[in-house]
Amino acid sequence: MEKQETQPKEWSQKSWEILSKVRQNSPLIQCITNFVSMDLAANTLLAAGSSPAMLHSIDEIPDFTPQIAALYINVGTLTASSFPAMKSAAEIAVKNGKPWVFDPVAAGCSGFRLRACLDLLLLKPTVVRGNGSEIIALSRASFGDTKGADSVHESMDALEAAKSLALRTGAVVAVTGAVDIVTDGQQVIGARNGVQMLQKITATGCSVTALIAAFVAADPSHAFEATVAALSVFGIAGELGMQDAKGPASLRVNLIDSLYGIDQESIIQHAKISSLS
Ligand SMILES: Nc1ncnc2c1ncn2[C@@H]1O[C@H](COP(=O)(O)OP(=O)(O)OP(=O)(O)O)[C@@H](O)[C@H]1O
Ligand SMILES: Cc1ncsc1CCO
Ligand SMILES: [Mg+2]
Repeated sequence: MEKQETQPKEWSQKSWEILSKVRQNSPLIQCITNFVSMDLAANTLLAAGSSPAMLHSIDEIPDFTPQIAALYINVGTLTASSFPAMKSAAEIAVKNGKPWVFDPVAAGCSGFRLRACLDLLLLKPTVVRGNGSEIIALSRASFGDTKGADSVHESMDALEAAKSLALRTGAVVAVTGAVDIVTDGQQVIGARNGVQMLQKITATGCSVTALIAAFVAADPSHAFEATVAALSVFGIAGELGMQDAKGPASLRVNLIDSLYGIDQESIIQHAKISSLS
């Protein structure tokens, strides 16, 4: 039987329902993330109603990872010594049936980083979220065409790369930018929420990936829908936060406040989610 597509109006309702589940269940999210994003990612998860734990020692992963609702791995400040803990956590998450979400920061910067990301992809992430350059680097398994943690590509430039990465890995793949794209290799959904100023705050990408982990934890059998919902809700929080922001620093504060206070009416009114298939 053909999979029934969620219609545009239903997407906003679904987004609200998944956020409500996050608020009700407060899923525990283990984050192994970079030093830059620790604060914003943890505060994003708390504002949305989930419970972050930035535990990254390989020594406590065997005890702790089986207790979590979802795992978030981000390679932003990757080193040879931090990599084994990421692999171990992903392996234990998979073994325990926990979803895990991957942010391949700056995947195309170096051979070392690219190989590490390709290794992690073999451990079957539930969702991969990157900017355009990161998803293109992973899909082509090549490095060089990027600018550190920032993208030199529009998200739409990475559409075919995202589809083929999704088909190759079995993950839901999300690419952020002016249009946030989500694909499983067949279906493609675009979420047009957010403001350009979000790019002027470091780690907003890392934080929206953390939020995806919380949404997937709240609705693990609908990882695709949860990914779309997290991207749209974060983008709407950015739009609301921008209304009285003076620049990136006040937007950063307002973003967290807006995410904390967002209600059903704001989501239904502002969500811009549609099929790009
Ligand atoms: N041109 C844009 N218009 C509106 N929103 C945008 C635009 N570019 C990015 N965003 C939003 O900014 C957030 C971060 O996305 P971005 O693609 O900048 O991530 P990133 O490059 O991985 O960031 P970082 O590595 O600093 O965490 C997302 O919510 C995305 O939707
Ligand atoms: C700026 C930066 N450098 C490594 S990780 C990071 C945070 C945004 O990805
Ligand atoms: Mg990033």
